[in-house]
Amino acid sequence: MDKFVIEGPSTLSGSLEVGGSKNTALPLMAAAILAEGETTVTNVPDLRDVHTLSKVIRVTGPDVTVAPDDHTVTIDASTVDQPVAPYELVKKMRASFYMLGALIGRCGQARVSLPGGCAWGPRPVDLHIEGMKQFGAEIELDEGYVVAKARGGRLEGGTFRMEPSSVGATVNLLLGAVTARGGSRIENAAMEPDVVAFGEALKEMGAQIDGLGTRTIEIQGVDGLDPIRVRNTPDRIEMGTFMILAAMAGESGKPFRITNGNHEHLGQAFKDYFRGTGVNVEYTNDGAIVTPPESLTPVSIRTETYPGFPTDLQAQWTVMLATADGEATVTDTIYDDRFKHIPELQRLGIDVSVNGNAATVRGGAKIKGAQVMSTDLRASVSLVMAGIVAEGRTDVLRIYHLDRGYENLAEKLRAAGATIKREQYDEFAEPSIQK
Ligand SMILES: CC(=O)N[C@H]1[C@@H](OP(=O)(O)OP(=O)(O)OC[C@H]2O[C@@H](n3ccc(=O)[nH]c3=O)[C@H](O)[C@@H]2O)O[C@H](CO)[C@@H](O)[C@@H]1O
Ligand SMILES: C=C(OP(=O)(O)O)C(=O)O
Repeated sequence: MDKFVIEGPSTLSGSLEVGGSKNTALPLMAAAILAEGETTVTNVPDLRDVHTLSKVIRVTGPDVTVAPDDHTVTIDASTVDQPVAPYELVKKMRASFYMLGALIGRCGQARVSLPGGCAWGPRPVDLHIEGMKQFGAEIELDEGYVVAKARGGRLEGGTFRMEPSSVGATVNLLLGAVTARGGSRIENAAMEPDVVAFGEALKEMGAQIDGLGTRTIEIQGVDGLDPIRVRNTPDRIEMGTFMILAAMAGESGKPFRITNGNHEHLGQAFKDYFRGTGVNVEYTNDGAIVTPPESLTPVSIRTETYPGFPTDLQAQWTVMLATADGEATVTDTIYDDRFKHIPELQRLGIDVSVNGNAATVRGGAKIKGAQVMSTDLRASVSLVMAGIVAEGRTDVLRIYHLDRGYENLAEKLRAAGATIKREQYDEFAEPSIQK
């Protein structure tokens, strides 16, 4: 297994470059299944999730070529003859459940494993299934698999209101509805930029969709979609992560550049909260210039659906609060218990406690290096960020979680001045007793 070894504290300078969005690339790859022929997605990050979804798609028949150096994925979906997504692959990544919509949309049927347990709390898929039923699918569960069949070989369409609003269910229902016989309506749909970019790509493929970026999306089904070449959007969560890191580990008064991003996808709430910390931010055509103040003002946040503060940035914000002067609270309204990183942050000396769906951080405690364990993707990056400002050595174990969402993180951070390296280790080695 791999770990990161970080020697801190480091002051970062220069710039960090944002890669392509994971959460847009995955639905774009699933969309390729709907079109007979070759679809190419560019600006795709070289991430574990991209490779996992490639494998899932290959199982169903298409040829998938991943060119990591070119950041390009090409999917030739001339043949899709195995509408099955097996447990062994789906269990690795929740987004492979997008195969449900993609396979029903293309083949009129699908057998897709339920995604199973997750790194933090329950993440149900009931809305995906209910919505698909409303659009005309007959669904039963069989040995951990969702078995779906469109009556008459093609979905009919219909109306579905989701509560709460769900990114994944919106994507899945769009994938199913674009080739339905009739019209569909998704109410309380997700407005996240990832969903909008994906929906725009479907339109380029010939889908008829209205209302992207609003709470009501209307779809008029078409007979089939055409393959396209499409450029993936920049990763807004990686951009937010780097902005937070620059604010807490950059040199006060010195501008730090974030490049290749799109600040319009950050959402207004993040921008407002971020400015509230006293950081000077200038948004540019391809990112942002962040100038940290002498000391950060602690700002409490609440996660919400877009354009609210993203839940995928709350762990990183928590670490930044540990470097601020004073107390503030991080409340997650999307997930009740996305706090697996908190005990690990406590191991580093951070003064933080959890009460229900809120974590309160009392900034200013001494942060000291230790061994800590990655538990999920954003939890992992928050530990790396804490390691950069901690005194001494921090080992962040099990970084395979991190590889799901951050490409070349150690290389990028080293270039910005962090002392971080990737090392292999043996999880089952005898403990070394330190005297
Ligand atoms: C691959 C991808 O894009 N992942 C993102 C996506 O996950 P994902 O699509 O899984 O998240 P959802 O938007 O579906 O989840 C939002 C809320 O809806 C609930 N829910 C969801 C589906 C369902 O069938 N029933 C139900 O109750 C969830 O438990 C959660 O409380 O959006 C999340 C919320 O912004 C992000 O944290 C993830 O990074
Ligand atoms: C939670 C995330 O991804 P997923 O929904 O794929 O687990 C994430 O990107 O932070």
